[in-house]
Amino acid sequence: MGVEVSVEGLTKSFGSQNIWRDVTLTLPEGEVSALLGPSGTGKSVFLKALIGLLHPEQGSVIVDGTDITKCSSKELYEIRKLFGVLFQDGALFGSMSLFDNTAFPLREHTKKGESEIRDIVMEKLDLVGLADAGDKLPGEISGGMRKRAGLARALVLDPQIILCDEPDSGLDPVRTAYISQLLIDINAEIDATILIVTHNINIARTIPDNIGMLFRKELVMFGPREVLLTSEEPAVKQFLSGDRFGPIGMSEEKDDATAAQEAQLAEAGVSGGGTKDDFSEIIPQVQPNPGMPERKAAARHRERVEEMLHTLPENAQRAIRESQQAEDEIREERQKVDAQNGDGRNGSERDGHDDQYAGSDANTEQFPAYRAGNA
Ligand SMILES: Nc1ncnc2c1ncn2[C@@H]1O[C@H](COP(=O)(O)OP(=O)(O)OP(=O)(O)O)[C@@H](O)[C@H]1O
Repeated sequence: MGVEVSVEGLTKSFGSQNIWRDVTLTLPEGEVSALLGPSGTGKSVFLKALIGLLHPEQGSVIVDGTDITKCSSKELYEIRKLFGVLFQDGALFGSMSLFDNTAFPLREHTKKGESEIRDIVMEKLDLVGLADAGDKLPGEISGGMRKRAGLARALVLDPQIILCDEPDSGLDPVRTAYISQLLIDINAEIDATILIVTHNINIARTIPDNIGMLFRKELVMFGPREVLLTSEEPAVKQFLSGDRFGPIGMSEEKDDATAAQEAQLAEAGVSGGGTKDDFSEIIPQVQPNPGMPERKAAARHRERVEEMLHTLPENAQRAIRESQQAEDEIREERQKVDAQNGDGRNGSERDGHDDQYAGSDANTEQFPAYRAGNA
């Protein structure tokens, strides 16, 4: 079961360089959230502040009732066990096999014996489709496999909060879709609170319940995904469409003269390179694979959103209604597939982990890339 992470008035600087200030947001328990923002806006710094690796000058980060910015190092050590972190490059030890990399947190943080460690490690490697690759070294496998190994390691202590720093970096679009699906399935299985830092617009559009964006040293917004995706905020629109024209520049903010020149170019029909996608057309959120339990957080998210709905902009309200309807339809279809497959374990009937990516022959056919361990 995930825990809520509540950030209040958080400010972080390195020397005289302020990274962000007065960041306030709550990662609701068990929900999946994404944090977007141009390069260098301090997204990775934010993740590190959440686990107490960096120390903000002001504000609080409350995890499971403890303010980790002020607690003792002993308390922090305990709180950190609630977290599983997937670092950008998987952060694997190059000289250790995937098995030993995955076992590392268990050997470091628990008194479990080697046979129990073996069971847990194999279960997690199996979950990410790497059961056959335990003896490989990180240098011998693909980037996608390293990501999944990093995820297996992030999962071994049964985290209640999972932080993922750019889970898509270095992956092709198909492997990105697999790892995104895996995160949703894991969320369905263990109800962990998840925060994904990403530049990937497809992930932002289809995976999280909530999205936030850091820009100009501040959190521009944080809330139900439809709010950001339908936002009229110029920086948000520019970021989503990946356009040169707009307030986000190559390094710092644009000056007025450059902005005026761009406006002229745009007026004359010159492209800023961005997609013309209509992001207010909400794509339904990715659902757990057939045979997986329902995401418990989905119902809680919906309840929360209902309560705040009247406070949201009208186009966000409309988008929320539409995506709720679409998701209900998809859920019904999914249940039909489960029924056809004779899988009576859907929803609350099931608990605990399962070998969704590796178990039966049917699953083997359904997730061939994972079985082959070649993604
Ligand atoms: N330990 C540190 N000491 C000094 N400056 C740091 C440190 N860590 C990060 N920074 C600075 O903080 C800023 C934000 O870095 P961060 O990596 O969090 O950005 P980001 O939004 O994650 O970027 P990207 O999307 O490119 O990964 C950068 O200017 C970086 O140089």
